[in-house]
Amino acid sequence: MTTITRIAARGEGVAADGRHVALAAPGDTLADDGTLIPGPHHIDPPCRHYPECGGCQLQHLDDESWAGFITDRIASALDAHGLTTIIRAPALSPPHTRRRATLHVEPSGRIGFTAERSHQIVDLHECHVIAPELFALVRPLKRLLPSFKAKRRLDVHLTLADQGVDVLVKGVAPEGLSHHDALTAFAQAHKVARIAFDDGMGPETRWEPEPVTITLGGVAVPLPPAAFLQATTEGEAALVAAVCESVGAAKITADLFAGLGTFALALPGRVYAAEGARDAIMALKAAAGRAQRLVFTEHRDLFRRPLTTAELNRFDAIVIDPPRAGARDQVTQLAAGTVPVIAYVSCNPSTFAADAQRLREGGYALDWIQPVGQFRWSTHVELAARFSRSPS
Ligand SMILES: C[S@@+](CC[C@H](N)C(=O)[O-])C[C@H]1O[C@@H](n2cnc3c(N)ncnc32)[C@H](O)[C@@H]1O
Repeated sequence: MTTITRIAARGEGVAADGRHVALAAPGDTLADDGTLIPGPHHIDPPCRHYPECGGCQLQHLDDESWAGFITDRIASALDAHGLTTIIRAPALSPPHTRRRATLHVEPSGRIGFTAERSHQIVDLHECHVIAPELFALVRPLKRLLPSFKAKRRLDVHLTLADQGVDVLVKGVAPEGLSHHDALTAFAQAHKVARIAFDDGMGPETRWEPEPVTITLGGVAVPLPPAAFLQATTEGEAALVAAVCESVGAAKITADLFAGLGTFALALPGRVYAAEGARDAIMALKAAAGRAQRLVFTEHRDLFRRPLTTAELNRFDAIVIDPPRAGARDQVTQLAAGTVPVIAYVSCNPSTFAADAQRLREGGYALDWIQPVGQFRWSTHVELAARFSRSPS
């Protein structure tokens, strides 16, 4: 008999004797005959598609264990680089709040996420993570999309914008009057904010009765189809609060990997925002200009052309929110500089920890980490961290 003590990075339970056990929660007991006896943190998964659907890996955990998993994941990534810090209580997004999702649709009409560790699609009859507005389109899309006679699987990106749901279908383009009529009827009946198709040549909008926006920091920003957005408004609020707390009263801040301006539009003082996606940075520029915010934008590839140490040293604070790969070259420039405060937002504890080590070697202290669980019941972990250095 052995007890499950923690959850591994991919979601299996780990027993005290080191065995990995699928679908086990901390506190469960593994009997000698292999039977798993549920403990106090093991709950009945709310969704009928669990564990087949690949959207969730941890629905059998209560929130206390899920939060423990998030904290452990960050602590062990730091430990691999010899780092420790204060890890605050994770900010967990509630069920039914995910505002963007990518579903797959087969020519047969089967629609959903791919199954865990397979390419099969689980036909979605319920979902406890995505916002109800997104789920409401699943059955209608199942009826509409097969009528376009695509020969292969389609990807459908759904985003909850200010005006309603923004839909981008990749892999087909409707042709002719009957497709057009079906599309218009679908969009009107379900009050869709926009529907665009991308058959390999970039998104082409077919329905957008009024310009689609997403409000960030009180500013309505034009939303390019399938642009990056934090996954839930609760997750966004937790990250924005941690970033604003980190930078304090900075008079001039650089927001690197700025996207549509989630942080740039929430920060005090003047902001320089750099981003590699042209449509996103143009949207931020237009919105900030209209709202008369002091945000100066630059379209810049920060992997090829990171800000140099001399450029960085002009700022009171830096916000950096790179993709999963981290930002090795940009962080190397930062580590050699004198900026007093860095707010680092990450969606990958492993690359974050490697970058944190570079900053520590450059003389920065890692003050604290705010974990954020905005991909409920998944093994995906996000965080915001504060680094500071004393004036030399
Ligand atoms: C995790 S998102 C963060 C966006 C934004 N900070 C937010 O919270 O909405 C990472 C951003 O990095 C951008 N990005 C990816 N590679 C880049 C590169 N090489 N140079 C500059 N930006 C890049 C992406 O387009 C995306 O907007």
